[in-house]
Amino acid sequence: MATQGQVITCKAAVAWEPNKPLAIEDVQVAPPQAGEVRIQILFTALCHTDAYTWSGKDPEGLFPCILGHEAAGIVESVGEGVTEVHPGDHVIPCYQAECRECKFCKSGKTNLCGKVRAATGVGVMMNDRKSRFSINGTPIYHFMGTSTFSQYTVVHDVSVAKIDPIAPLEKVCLLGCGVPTGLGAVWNTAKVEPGSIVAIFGLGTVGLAVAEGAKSAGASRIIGIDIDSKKFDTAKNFGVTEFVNPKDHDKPIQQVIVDLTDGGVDYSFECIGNVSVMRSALECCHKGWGTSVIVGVAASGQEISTRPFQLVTGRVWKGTAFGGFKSRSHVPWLVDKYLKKEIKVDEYITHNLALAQINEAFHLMHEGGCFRCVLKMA
Ligand SMILES: NC(=O)C1=CN([C@@H]2O[C@H](COP(=O)(O)OP(=O)(O)OC[C@H]3O[C@@H](n4cnc5c(N)ncnc54)[C@H](O)[C@@H]3O)[C@@H](O)[C@H]2O)C=CC1
Ligand SMILES: N[C@@H](CCC(=O)N[C@@H](CSC=O)C(=O)NCC(=O)O)C(=O)O
Ligand SMILES: [Zn+2]
Ligand SMILES: [Zn+2]
Repeated sequence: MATQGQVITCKAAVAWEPNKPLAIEDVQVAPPQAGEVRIQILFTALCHTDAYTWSGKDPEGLFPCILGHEAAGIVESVGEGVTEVHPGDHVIPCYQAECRECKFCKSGKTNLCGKVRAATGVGVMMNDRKSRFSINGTPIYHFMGTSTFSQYTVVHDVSVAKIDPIAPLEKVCLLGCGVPTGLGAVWNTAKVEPGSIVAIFGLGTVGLAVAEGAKSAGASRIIGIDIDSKKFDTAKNFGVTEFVNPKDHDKPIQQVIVDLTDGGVDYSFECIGNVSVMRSALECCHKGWGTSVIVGVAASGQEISTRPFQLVTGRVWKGTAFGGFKSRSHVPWLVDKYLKKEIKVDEYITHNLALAQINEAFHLMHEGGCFRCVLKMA
């Protein structure tokens, strides 16, 4: 292949500083080293976590960087020792790695992987603790080990899921983050049982995927809570059966939900990233067994609180990363489920734009009518 072993110059959206518009730049992407994979990204979606890091509120946010972590593409070349993917393979980069060898992977208790996390948290590759991105010699940090707002990216081999090549990449790119997170929060983290009453705080893509997961798990009532009532129409199509807008009530929202459900819900999910809502989500759970799952990502310096009595009396507080899915094993499985029409994906995509329109895409994301916006990279 002509580009193998060569530096590739391509377009990427660079975040030079927090909140400053992303700049489309010519970026040099170095060849993959041992254990690395260079991917041509064909489609990427935007997730609110990209906006969070761009805002400067992420303690791991480093600038300049290339954001993006919900994408799909084709392997361009692989470094020494890479055996599980080959040039031409269709893949989804995974911000949560799965090495199958580390203490975390072998524990059987978590989907978190420890192999490359220390490097991805500081924007570099594990081999030489350096970035593969540069602009005229200035290094540009990686982000979440994925950096998909670039036409080419380099990732660790433990962070690549090989998928069925018949899957449409412009759709299944969503299986890199938001949709699996919501489905997995229900199926893997909470393990919702048939007949359960579920409350979902925040009806963005993640909250809608929680609703879809809860419906398929046989929940009897799925209560959607959002301050934007326009979300309710779409949410019905994902399984939400009742809607509550906290702005329509004088009482604390947890009291509203407790009153509606004869003492509280069996499971609640916080899909916003607001620590005060996290407290409400815990406290609307039923005494004795109600479980609340934190999905939303809250800014640096934010902390959760509640009366310990809430836990003493049997409520359980949990969190989930990537819905508890083991990335390399489960992403291909999710793609197959999509191909069999067992899970929705297309329905979350409200906008399609080009890489050059990425700043417009971020503006859209903050408007109520946008769930996922997919960018075509070339
Ligand atoms: N734990 C994980 O692995 C992952 C976490 N996330 C996080 O999940 C969160 C949700 O992501 P998206 O669905 O993409 O976001 P989104 O912004 O599309 O959805 C959030 C929803 O919450 C609503 N909302 C805001 N404040 C509210 C309040 N006080 N009460 C009720 N509703 C309120 C908004 O109107 C919106 O509909 C983000 O914090 C994101 O960073 C995303 C992916 C993976
Ligand atoms: N750097 C952030 C971490 C935010 C965070 O919790 N990220 C989620 C994924 S959010 C995807 O859109 C996650 O998987 N966390 C586990 C991990 O290993 O990072 C911060 O410090 O706030
Ligand atoms: Zn995400
Ligand atoms: Zn591991």
